[in-house]
Amino acid sequence: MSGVELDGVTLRDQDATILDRISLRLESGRVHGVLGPSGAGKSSLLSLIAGFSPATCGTVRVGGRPLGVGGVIITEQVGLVRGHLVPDPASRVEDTLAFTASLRSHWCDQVALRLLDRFRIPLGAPLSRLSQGELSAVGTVLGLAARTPVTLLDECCTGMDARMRDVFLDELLADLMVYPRTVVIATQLIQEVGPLFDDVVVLDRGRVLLHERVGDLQSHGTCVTGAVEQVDDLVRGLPQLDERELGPAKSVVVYGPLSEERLALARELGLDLSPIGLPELMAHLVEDTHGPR
Ligand SMILES: Nc1ncnc2c1ncn2[C@@H]1O[C@H](COP(=O)(O)OP(=O)(O)OP(=O)(O)O)[C@@H](O)[C@H]1O
Repeated sequence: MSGVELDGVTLRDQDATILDRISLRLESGRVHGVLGPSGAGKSSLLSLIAGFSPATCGTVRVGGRPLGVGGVIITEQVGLVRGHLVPDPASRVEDTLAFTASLRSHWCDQVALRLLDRFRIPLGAPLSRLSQGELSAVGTVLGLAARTPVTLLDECCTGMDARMRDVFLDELLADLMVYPRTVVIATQLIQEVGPLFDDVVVLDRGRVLLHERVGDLQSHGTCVTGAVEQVDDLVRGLPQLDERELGPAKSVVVYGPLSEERLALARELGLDLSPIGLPELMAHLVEDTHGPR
């Protein structure tokens, strides 16, 4: 299995710095979520790992080997699927499958056919007649059936309805059990796709804002609710992600583990503490493009 390592990677295009000194270790065999506001650099990061955009400086390694000449053979090792698959009007679903299969040495026909069946997309359908959700579904079929050791999925659920997204999540998890690999998913659909993630990378303006295991992140978000003054006393000095006031009551979402002293103070003040769900925590982090206040 292959992990991905980026060391001091910068990507520039003329005057624009798209990715700025990124260092990341994406461990093998895990599902990594890449989040961030529009323009944060998510697609650029995935293109870079897929070898489509060479780094201006820094190194990218897959399975310990550098991308490019004398290094990783990209078509064998890394596959990138984008939600905005551009249909070739002349081709049908089966042609696209056959073409991708010819490039990918780990291709599995059974996976492709089962997924198409669950998505209710006929093999003979011309790509030009598919809806956006169906095109995205075909993209995920190609991405999962290719079984590349590093699978990159960029907004792969664009336009899919809830049933299609469930099929995708279900099939990805099932296939990872029998054929583990490193999966990197860039998405804005945190609520829908978030449950898949083992690790989360949050990007903002081409930089890594946060990179954590989901289990660690979950212990970081607490919603403190109670009387306004008492909530203010408890959260003073803590990074705050969200704040709501309703008459005499207030709720504040704080970021970071609460110390024993704060927990004791919360009990003393009769405040209610509840962990916030991962999608909610990630949504707060992503909304706040400067990270926790
Ligand atoms: N070739 C390029 N030349 C100049 N700027 C670019 C180029 N490609 C991307 N950018 C800029 O880099 C930034 C990151 O773009 P990118 O598409 O990676 O963001 P993203 O996080 O995937 O956004 P979204 O969620 O909207 O898809 C954007 O501001 C974009 O305009």
